[in-house]
Amino acid sequence: MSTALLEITGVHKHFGGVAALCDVSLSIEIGHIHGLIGPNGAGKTTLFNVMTGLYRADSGQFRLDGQGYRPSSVHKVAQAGIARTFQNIRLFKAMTALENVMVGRHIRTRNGVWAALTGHRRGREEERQTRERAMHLLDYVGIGPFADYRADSLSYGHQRRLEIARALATEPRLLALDEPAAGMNLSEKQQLRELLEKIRGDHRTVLLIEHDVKLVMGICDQLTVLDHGQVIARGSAETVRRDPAVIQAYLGASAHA
Ligand SMILES: Nc1ncnc2c1ncn2[C@@H]1O[C@H](COP(=O)(O)OP(=O)(O)OP(=O)(O)O)[C@@H](O)[C@H]1O
Repeated sequence: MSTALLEITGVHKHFGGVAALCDVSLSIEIGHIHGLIGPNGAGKTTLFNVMTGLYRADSGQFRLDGQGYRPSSVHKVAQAGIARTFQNIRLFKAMTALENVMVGRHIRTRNGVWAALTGHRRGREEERQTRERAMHLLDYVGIGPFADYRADSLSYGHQRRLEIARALATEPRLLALDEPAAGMNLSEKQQLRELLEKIRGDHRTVLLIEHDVKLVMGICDQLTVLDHGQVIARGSAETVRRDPAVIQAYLGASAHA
């Protein structure tokens, strides 16, 4: 029996004359941290955008937990159980950390964000639970003491954690992180690694785009390597690290540095 959470098969995506994705297939096991790596312009973000409904694929099949899904809109994908973060942080800057997470949570509540914001009676109990859960998530990612701080006043590393908390608030089956360590210093990266290990320890599944080879190789259970829109290798860090096509395409520079 397959234990794949996400299965993507034969995805193509062109931008004019550029084949950003060419027959890309990917399978992510439940409970794994799966790394998606490759040099600049390889197609990683395009694949994220296609699987999360931001771009429409030219063709391809998508299955989440054994069920076919059509990534036709960001909202539908979130409801199907995929949450993502972005390469460039996209928080509600003028809202507090807690409010940012609460907004993420409202996708899973009955009355939604408007009932909560307008103070509708039906929404009040739900609002209390949403707040409680959001607070728990801020503690979980390690920024509980900053709950009432405006998002844009947080340090860079804390903003990245806040994005993860907001994504977790949707109770995703798959958490897709686009370069979560970008711009982080060494100690922030170490803390991020510990957080990702905790998330995996709690039986969640993570798809990770990351340029930091040390982080990726150290933490991922499986990797898929893209180059020029095509999958050139897949497997464990050990397998991928030794693959001549990968060394040639991507790791060459650091391997021989
Ligand atoms: N919206 C777009 N319009 C036109 N071309 C695009 C668009 N988005 C991506 N591309 C092209 O598709 C290819 C893949 O880009 P993509 O951003 O997916 O790569 P990437 O692996 O995420 O790169 P990076 O590591 O630099 O973020 C590139 O040639 C890029 O120029």
